[in-house]
Amino acid sequence: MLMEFTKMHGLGNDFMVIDLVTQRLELTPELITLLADRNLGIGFDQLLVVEPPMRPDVDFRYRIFNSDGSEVEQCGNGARCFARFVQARKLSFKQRIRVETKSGILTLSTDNYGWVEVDMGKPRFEPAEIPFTPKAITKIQNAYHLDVEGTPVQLYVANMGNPHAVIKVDDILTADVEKLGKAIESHPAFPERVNVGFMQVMNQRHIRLRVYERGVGETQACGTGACAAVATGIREGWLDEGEEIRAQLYGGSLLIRWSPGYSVMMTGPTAFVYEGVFSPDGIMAQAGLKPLS
Ligand SMILES: N[C@H](CCC[C@H](N)C(=O)O)C(=O)O
Repeated sequence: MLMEFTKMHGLGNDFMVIDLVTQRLELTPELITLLADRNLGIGFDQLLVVEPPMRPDVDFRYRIFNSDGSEVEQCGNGARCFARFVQARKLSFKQRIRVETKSGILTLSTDNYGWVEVDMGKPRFEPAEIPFTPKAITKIQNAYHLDVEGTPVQLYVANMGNPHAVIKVDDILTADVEKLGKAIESHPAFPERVNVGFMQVMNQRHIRLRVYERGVGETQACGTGACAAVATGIREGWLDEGEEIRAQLYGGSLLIRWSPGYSVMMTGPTAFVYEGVFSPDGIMAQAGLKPLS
């Protein structure tokens, strides 16, 4: 059995996209991690799965899996690619698409130039909403002060459907993203692990950002990470509320807008790379695993 898929990316955050509206596939953690392998499989940061709606008020169900096989609540760059994918496969002819994710409903609006605007919902900042258990961690105003493997760290927390820690740095190029990102991602204060953003505020309407993503490691770009960083910057008075903020990542820039009490709006590009087919049983067999069925 061969399955069709499409390779896409949002600012270099790369995805394998599979249509399970017109195809059938049992997705197991073993198969997902093999597909994610950049030598044994296709290779991706996240797998995006398009499924039929489970409720009458949405167009699709949108499932997201990190390259480590973990299913997650939200993926901002993936949401933009999701919209362009369902249009390209003629699964939808709408310009505004409503999708259900593990963490709620997203509205995706496409223009005629390949850019997509996503209503990412309202950010949440309370520890229980992250989830974050800051016992014995010093909190000064909205910042949490903790020691990470001998490095004092001041971090902010936000939930954009998925959990984020945001650290303000003087220069993203000298930030120890690998060491601190890895240690904080699996820090016991984050029971569901966490994405870790390193934000440099250039001015009131421009940040530079690197993100060590939960379940992946550092990626070229992170949509929910950009939203979490901008919302944190506005909440702390470093960025202008209600204005279009440029979030510059390695892979390029996203435009983020937020006012407290409202949804975070994210706009950015998408890219198709190639289309292909794969054999689930063949990939499992090459790894010495039994076929799916
Ligand atoms: N690694 C994230 C999911 C993907 C987020 C990112 N690729 C984006 O564009 O938002 C998590 O475990 O919550």
